[in-house]
Amino acid sequence: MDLRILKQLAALAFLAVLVFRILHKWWFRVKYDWHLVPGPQGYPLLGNLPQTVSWDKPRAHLKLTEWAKEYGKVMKLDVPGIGRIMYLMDPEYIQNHITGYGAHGLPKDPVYHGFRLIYGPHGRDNIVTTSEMDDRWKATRKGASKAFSTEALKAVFPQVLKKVDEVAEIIKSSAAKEPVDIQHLLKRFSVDTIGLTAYKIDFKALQDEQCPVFESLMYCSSEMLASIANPLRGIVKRFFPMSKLAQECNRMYSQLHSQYDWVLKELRGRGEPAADDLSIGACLMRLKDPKSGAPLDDASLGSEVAAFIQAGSDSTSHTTMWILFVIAALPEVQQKIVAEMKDKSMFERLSDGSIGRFTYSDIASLSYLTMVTKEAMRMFPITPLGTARITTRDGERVCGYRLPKGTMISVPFHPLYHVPWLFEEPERFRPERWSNQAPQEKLNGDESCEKRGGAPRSFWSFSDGPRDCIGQRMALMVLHTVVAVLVAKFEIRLADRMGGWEGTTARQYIGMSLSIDGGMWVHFKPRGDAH
Ligand code: HEM
Repeated sequence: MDLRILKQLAALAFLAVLVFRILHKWWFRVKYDWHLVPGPQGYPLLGNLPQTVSWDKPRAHLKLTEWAKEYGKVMKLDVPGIGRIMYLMDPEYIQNHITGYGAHGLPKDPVYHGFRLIYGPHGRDNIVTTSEMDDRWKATRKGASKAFSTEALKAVFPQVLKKVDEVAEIIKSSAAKEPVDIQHLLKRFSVDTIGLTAYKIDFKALQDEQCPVFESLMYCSSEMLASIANPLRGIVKRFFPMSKLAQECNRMYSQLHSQYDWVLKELRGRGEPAADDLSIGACLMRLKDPKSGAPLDDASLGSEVAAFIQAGSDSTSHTTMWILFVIAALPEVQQKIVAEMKDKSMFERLSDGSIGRFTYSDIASLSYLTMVTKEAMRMFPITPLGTARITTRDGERVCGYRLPKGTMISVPFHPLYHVPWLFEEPERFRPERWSNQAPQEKLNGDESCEKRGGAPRSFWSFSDGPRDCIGQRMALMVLHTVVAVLVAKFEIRLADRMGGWEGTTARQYIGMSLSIDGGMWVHFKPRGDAH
């Protein structure tokens, strides 16, 4: 074909695309209110990706918080690879329409499906990833919730104590004047603890540097999050299978899946669980498919088993790390915890190393520690980007705006906790701001709408509504036990190399949970004044 005609055809095609885009933009503006939602200006084609993306250590939560302070309670971003995202910083709206009570919540965004591979090779949904609150989710949620009753928690409490004591021994045996990286240590602790409490399996991650469950879980979790935050990673893995990144990913995912297979075989090998066994493993083994009434097949059960290991480990370890950071950095907070424990004669009982001489109820009675926990979880929410839902109807109104079907509605915890219209002096650590609740209610993490007299929620770290964290009572029990035991046995001080409060917080980034680049280094000095 003649070059002139080719040029004319190309110009015509370009013009057609241009006209189509202009018409589409006009139609979109008429049909929806997306252009009215405030938010930072993005780039042509790339949207807000260049402002939020990073290859290695994502810190998008800090940028979001900055923007939230500028744009207010509702804000939008356009991120190619994820789509249109509306961020809500309005507690009342979130409670009533998004995470919702009863049947009012929106379904989870399919972004969670990106997690499926971490739960097994078959890509089966589980309690964490499923979008809808369907019969299958309801049956799992109901069956598994027995594992978090007070009776069940009391039953696993000695196992938790055993592991905490192991941590204390490791700290004691480390070189006297050297600081300890508690980020590393607590990650290992929490993998062991979830193995023991949920499945009665000691993964021995605390003892074994090369523990295969630990190694692969940590790698795959951070890789999965990094790939969601940066869609370029997914492109590299898909189109360059021989790249170092793709090959390492394949190796680690198959290691992780074979470890889950092993856990499942262990559980199956034990046969029918005893009627009084309320462990997570036993509760999952009793689950039936609501459609067929048959027990779950290996792929489905394996995915649920993996979901509890993944959901229950990194979250607990990083929350504990941030609480210990606060205690190590702020001596007056540490002194108050010591005073509270002494007041309840717990300090003496714990510090002499005798496991078994304090109880679940002792832990539940620590009001000041609970306030410290909540304040640390507010300032350093381990899932800083919060939770994500999706609109299901075209033109669905959210906060008054008509939105296209499939818009992600995000409830971002870091901005929610740091905006001045919700928290006075949000950058100051003030545990007393949580002092208006009864201790037991605080330990349970139970702030149900009814108990708050209909007032909007102010503590979101375990999310809200029917899809809130099923494991929150266990998490609080575990992390309070670690903190209580370590405070009783050691004086805790932040290592100089961390650069104090500012130096440390400047190194936060989003791993699977909110992490610290380079580790969290802390000095532990055995207490001489214990008795
Ligand atoms: C301090 C520790 C923990 C924190 C901060 C935490 C936080 C959360 C949050 C925010 C959600 C909602 C996720 C979303 O909607 O995107 C969630 C869900 C969940 N968590 Fe936790 N979690 C913790 C510990 C645990 C533990 C120890 C377990 C189990 C042993 C657990 C099991 C789960 C499960 C299964 C879900 C999904 C529930 C559903 O969708 O029905 N979590 N958690």
